[in-house]
Order: sequence, then C-alpha cells, then structure tokens
Amino acid sequence: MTTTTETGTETTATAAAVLEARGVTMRFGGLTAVRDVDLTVRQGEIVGLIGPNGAGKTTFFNCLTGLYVPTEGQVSYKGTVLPPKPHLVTQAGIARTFQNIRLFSNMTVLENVLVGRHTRTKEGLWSALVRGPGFKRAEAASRARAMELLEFVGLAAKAEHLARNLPYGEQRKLEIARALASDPGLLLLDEPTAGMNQAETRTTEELVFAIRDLGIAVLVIEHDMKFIFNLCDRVAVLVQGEKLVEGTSEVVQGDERVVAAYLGTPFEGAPGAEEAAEVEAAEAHAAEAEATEPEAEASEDAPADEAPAADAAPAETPASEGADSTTEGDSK
Ligand SMILES: Nc1ncnc2c1ncn2[C@@H]1O[C@H](COP(=O)(O)OP(=O)(O)OP(=O)(O)O)[C@@H](O)[C@H]1O
Repeated sequence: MTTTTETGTETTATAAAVLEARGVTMRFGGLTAVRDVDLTVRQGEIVGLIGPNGAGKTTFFNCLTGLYVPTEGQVSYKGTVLPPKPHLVTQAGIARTFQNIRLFSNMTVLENVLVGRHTRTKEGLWSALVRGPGFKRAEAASRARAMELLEFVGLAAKAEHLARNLPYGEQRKLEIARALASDPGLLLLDEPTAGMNQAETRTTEELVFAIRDLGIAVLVIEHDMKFIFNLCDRVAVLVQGEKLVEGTSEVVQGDERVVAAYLGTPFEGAPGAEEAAEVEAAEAHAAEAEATEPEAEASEDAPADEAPAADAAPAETPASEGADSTTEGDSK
C-alpha cells in the first residue's frame, strides 16, 4: 500500500522475521473486514496493532492464529507457511490471549496453566492411563514449568485458587501465563489491559517487557494509546480493514491520517473515504427529498393552514441524526 510508512528501529529492522503476514484479506459475505494486510514482526520486537472499533484487528488476529481461514493471503512463522488450524499454529510457536477472558473458571490457577502446556508434552493416552515413570516424570516437569510461569506473572501464591475467584486483572495475567505455557516464539495479546486500572496496566506493561526480554516477540492489540506508545517498537494502524500507517510510536502519533481516523474526520485517500462521501451525498439527497415531499402533499391534500408545520421537521432530522451517529461511532 503506497500510503504506508515503515520506520522500524535500527536493531529490530535487521532481526529475523518471526511472523510474516502477506496480503491477508478476510471477507464475511459482502463485508471485507480485513483487506490486503501485510505485517512483519521481528525477533525481539513488541509490535502494536491499533485502530478504531470494528477496524478488523481481532479478525486479523484470528487469521494469524488459524481461527479463520483468510479469504486471501498467507501467514508464515519463522519462514514456514502456517496451516490455518489453531492447534497447528500453537504447535508451531504462536500463542494468544483473547479479548474476552477464556479461562477454565472451575479449575485451579495451576491447572489452567497445565492445560496450556499440553501441546508441549509428548506423553500419550496409554502412558497417562498406566501412569508409568515416564508419565510421572513428564507430569512433574510440567508442574514445575507451570509454577515457574506463575512465579513469572506474579501468581505463584494463588496456584491452588480457583480461576474464577481471581480478581479481573489477575485473570488476565493467568491467561498470559497459560499462553506462555506452550513455549511460544510469538505471543499475541488481544486487549490485555481492557478493564484494568492504572496500576494494573502499568504492571502489565512491565510484564510484556519481561516477556520480550525472554526472547518472545509480542504483537498486541490495545485501545489504551498511552500503553501502546510506551510499549511498542513499532505500531501498525488498521482503519476499515486496511493498514493505514506503520512506524515507530513517534511516527504514528504524528501522522495526521491517524489523528483523522481516530477523530473521524475523513481525509483525501483514506480507506472508506469514497464510500463515506457517497453515503453523505445519498443522505443529503434523501433529506432534500423528504423536505420537499410534505410540501407537495400539503399543497394537494392538506388544508393550507397545516402545511408550514409539516415541512419544518423533516428538513432538520436527517442532518442531526447523522451528526449524532458520527460522534457515537468515534467515541470509544
Ligand atoms: N464472524 C464474523 N462474521 C461476520 N462479521 C464479522 C465477524 N467477525 C467480525 N466481523 C465484522 O468484521 C469487522 C471487524 O471486526 P473486528 O472485531 O475484527 O474489529 P476490531 O478492530 O477488533 O474491533 P474492536 O476494537 O471493537 O474489538 C466488524 O464490522 C465486525 O462486525
């Protein structure tokens, strides 16, 4: 896309690519939720994916993790094209968390992490049934690793608590620990600070830096701009399914197209600007038609003294509705 600005930092720009998405497009019937998106995440990077509500961020994540089969395009992990099957994507080395927390609420904190470990355990069903020495060794190793991860995210003291009894912020941390249990090379976080207070958000920021320091690349969706711009080496902006801008936090924050996309002012060449102009013209046309219709009807059917009241309202209603919906749509 010609409008994209790519400005990686010097160190990360030369590092090996962990994730390469090329021309990813996802259509749902007539709706194109993601259109021709390219994105690279390199070793050692934290990359942010931002965009207004409904921009296609989660759909793009779902294409990366095999939850959706992209209509077009492909996704590679460390140079190998990924089959669009979630368990194969996890096995390859990509783990994720979800926008809506998906824990096993009646299992303990430790058991939740052990579930995340199963792609890395080799013991089969027979071994599990017999509970031989191989199985016991593997089980002990899994528990040790799970405890290590709980220590890492600060939940070791709550290993035996039921997941559903954890406060919200800790449930999000547990999701991260469970994702890390599959030993990923790339972690995808979908709104990790949603619903968190400032202190929890700061802890999450530190946690993501610590994950990167373990050698795990991170791709993160978030609406909290302060969090994103503090955290990320590079940020990509999706608007109406298309990648609008990509660059360092400074580049993205200073880009007038990003400001316009968030504030909702259409600008020349913006994705969807043409459609928006068409809709606006059609609405104006409809408003004009409505404004003149009652007048014509009034002159034919109604008594002359009722006509002025009939034409006053319709002329104003569509314009004020339009203004309201724009404000609402951009408010989040
Ligand atoms: N399974 C689906 N079937 C049909 N349409 C879908 C489906 N999933 C998403 N969409 C549509 O695709 C568009 C992009 O949605 P998506 O959830 O990816 O946006 P988002 O950027 O993650 O939004 P938010 O920030 O609000 O989470 C929306 O118009 C949404 O309604």
